[in-house]
Amino acid sequence: MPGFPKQKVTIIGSGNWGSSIARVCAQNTIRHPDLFEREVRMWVFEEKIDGKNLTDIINEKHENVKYLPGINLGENVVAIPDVVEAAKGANVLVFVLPHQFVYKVCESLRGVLDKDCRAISLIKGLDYKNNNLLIFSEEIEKILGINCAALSGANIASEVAEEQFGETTIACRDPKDGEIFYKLFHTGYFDVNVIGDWRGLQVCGALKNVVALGAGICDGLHYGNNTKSAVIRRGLLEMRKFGKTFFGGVHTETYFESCGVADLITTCAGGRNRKVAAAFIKSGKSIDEIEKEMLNGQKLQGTTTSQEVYHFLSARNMTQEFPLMTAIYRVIYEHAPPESIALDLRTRNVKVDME
Ligand SMILES: NC(=O)C1=CN([C@@H]2O[C@H](COP(=O)(O)OP(=O)(O)OC[C@H]3O[C@@H](n4cnc5c(N)ncnc54)[C@H](O)[C@@H]3O)[C@@H](O)[C@H]2O)C=CC1
Ligand SMILES: O=C(CO)COP(=O)(O)O
Repeated sequence: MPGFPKQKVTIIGSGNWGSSIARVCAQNTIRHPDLFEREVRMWVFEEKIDGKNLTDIINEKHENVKYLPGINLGENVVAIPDVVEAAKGANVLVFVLPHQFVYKVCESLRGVLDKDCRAISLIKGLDYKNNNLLIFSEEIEKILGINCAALSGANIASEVAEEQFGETTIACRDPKDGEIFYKLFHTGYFDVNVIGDWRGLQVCGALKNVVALGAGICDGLHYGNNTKSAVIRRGLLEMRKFGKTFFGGVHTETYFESCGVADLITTCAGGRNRKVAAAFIKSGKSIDEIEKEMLNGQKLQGTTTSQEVYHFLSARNMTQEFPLMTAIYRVIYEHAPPESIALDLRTRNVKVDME
């Protein structure tokens, strides 16, 4: 863009999705040399793998052997263990880390960033503070004093890394930001649509993980496809009701974007939340134990979100109005019989205003 400084991109996070999206960005900084600096910096929460720093391994092999094994990230992705060093001088920050760690990381970036820096949040979760649920892009804006857009979609990280075709949704207020983010993320296999409803997009991204736990419970019980579809449909209705009841400016159309129904379908079919919930039903162990056993350091988001949503609804005396979200929480955390997930659906339906 004429008169526009070349954008330096930093990825804040380097898990399964963080690594996969760093690869997408690294392809696009090469594709658009007029707009972006070639190098993509990636902040890595440092850990040792067989006695070696993960950052050193990534920089030597161009592969995140722990969180995205077998995938070349690109020689222009540079792993950095210090988050301040990684973010200093960046024009674009891509936040992509499990939602429970975001606040602490943002705090360490306070006062460090350039004024013209803009951010985008790929986090799927809501910020739970003082029994309130807040939108992450808005919290990042408040803490860091910069604009923050959001990206969410039906995007299983390993499939994007294998360049299988899929879609995603970006939501932002400022059309100029939308143009930059489109160029940073869109590829022939990763199809971006830009919309304005950043709240609806992030409510979908958080709540579909809870519904996916419900789909996993169905699978753990060996229920058929009809029951699982009922859970998914009721889940979608509760996602919409939750967005419209508690957050201003949420549009129904957003639920038809990749960030809505498509992400719900992909996560209920092939996501980690579904897989771990199914194993949990069969195991007799706690969900945290199963998560540790199955995910090798990757983090579930649906479990924490389920707790947060339940406590948020309880404080408002509204659990009855979200019977599926409530049943999922009780099965996972209060030893309710797993079958109650379908029983509750027979007797209680969510009331939604038709438009
Ligand atoms: N994996 C996927 O297929 C997708 C994930 N997402 C979302 O992207 C976000 C990030 O997920 P992933 O990249 O998959 O992460 P992940 O599930 O692979 O999480 C592990 C990451 O957390 C880091 N970590 C561990 N302890 C930490 C700490 N105390 N402080 C900071 N970081 C710490 C690890 O180093 C690692 O990078 C989540 O909100 C997730 O829902 C969105 C789309 C797809
Ligand atoms: O968000 C995802 C796909 O879009 C991944 O979901 P899981 O965290 O359940 O794997």
